[in-house]
Amino acid sequence: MKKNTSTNPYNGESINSYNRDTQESLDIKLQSSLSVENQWQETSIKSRSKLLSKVSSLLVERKEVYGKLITQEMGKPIAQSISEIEKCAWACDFYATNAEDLLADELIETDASESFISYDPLGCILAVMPWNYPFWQVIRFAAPTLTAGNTVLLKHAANVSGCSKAIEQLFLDAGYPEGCFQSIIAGHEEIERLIANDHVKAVTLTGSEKAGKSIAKLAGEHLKKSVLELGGNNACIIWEDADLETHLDTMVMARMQNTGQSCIAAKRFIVCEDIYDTFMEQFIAKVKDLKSGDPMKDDTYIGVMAREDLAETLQQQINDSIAMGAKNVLGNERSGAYFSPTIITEVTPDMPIFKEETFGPVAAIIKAKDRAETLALATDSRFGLGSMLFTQDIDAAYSVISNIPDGAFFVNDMVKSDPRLPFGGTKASGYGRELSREGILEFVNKKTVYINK
Ligand SMILES: O=CCCCC(=O)O
Repeated sequence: MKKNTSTNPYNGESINSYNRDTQESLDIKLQSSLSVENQWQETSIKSRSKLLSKVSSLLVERKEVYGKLITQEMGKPIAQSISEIEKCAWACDFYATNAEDLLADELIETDASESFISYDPLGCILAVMPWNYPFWQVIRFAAPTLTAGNTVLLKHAANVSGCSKAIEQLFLDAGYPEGCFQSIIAGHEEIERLIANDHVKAVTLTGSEKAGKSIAKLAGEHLKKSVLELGGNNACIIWEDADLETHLDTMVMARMQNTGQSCIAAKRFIVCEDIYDTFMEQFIAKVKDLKSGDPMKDDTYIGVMAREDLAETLQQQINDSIAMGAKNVLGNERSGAYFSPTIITEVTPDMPIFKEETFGPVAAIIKAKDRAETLALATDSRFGLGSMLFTQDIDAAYSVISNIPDGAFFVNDMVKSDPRLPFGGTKASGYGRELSREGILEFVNKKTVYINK
């Protein structure tokens, strides 16, 4: 029997191994999802919301246990793992409180005696999820999707199979009926078969551009809806009047959170030349101060990357950029899966660390002559997840909103997700939205009802 093995990237120890699903076991899971479908759809939104509140309390109760599991499987520093679980509880609370309103019939006045939109569940939704926020990425999709009356099959990244199983158990412990939320341990072939299966109605993926294209193609072949949340290459634009004293910590966190392994991290710092030297001096000092170490220790901020090969890829992108003229001012040291916080300057648009997504603790710094050039450089990207701008000139910030072609634009803050706001990208960062009202309406049939009495 094929197995997925979870290995701690910090010390190389094997944590556990998990049997891969076979064709037979997947058929049983599909059958289980099919059997519960009607009952689940007929359960009121209020009752489904109550179950979600229970998930939230269990998350809070078990945050240390789940946090430890995340840290063991993918190397995230423990304090950040626990925050991840708290954020999951927040998203569950948000939907538990608001789902009834968000899914209520929407009356529209027309020539009919009565016309409205009703939001009906689609059925079984397949989710393909990544390892970087192993609980959050799943919960932010599953909380609204289940509460809308769908069932879920989760195919998680192989290195976080323990988290995948723990999330399945969490829903069962909260009282969800068997078959509502199931974890599958599978590879690409099984995903292909599941997308082709009539019972699976739609698919969502958070992951790489390559994986997104492959899932979108399969979903398209079978005329199934897909939502894709892919990579990002967010610009952090720093105008000459930015308040560094107030925002420098945020700028550092924007890049170094989760050891740099976040789609919405600030990857390219585009800095007006009038503030460049001051910014660099303070930014380097702050990044030097970040504490690297054992991810299980409370005061560690930079852990290890989730796998050694990811650290190698990052190093290659940096070294190729250095060979093209970029300057290494800090870090760029690797040891196994550890990559030291790194700052690279004199980065130009033709270099890998400008053009490609860098998934690790490296800040690419670009000096711009003025505000107009910062915007031109920021929008010179195939990706469109988000941009952030630091300035005290709020009128000017409003005036450039329409110049930013991304899914998010944050002024004087880092791009971050919030259950109350939509989250998603444009261009090579994918399509569709998670969270907020937009997220819960992704996997529903928006049915027009037209009644003449
Ligand atoms: O890779 C994407 C990370 C999203 C993290 C977040 O929602 O905060």
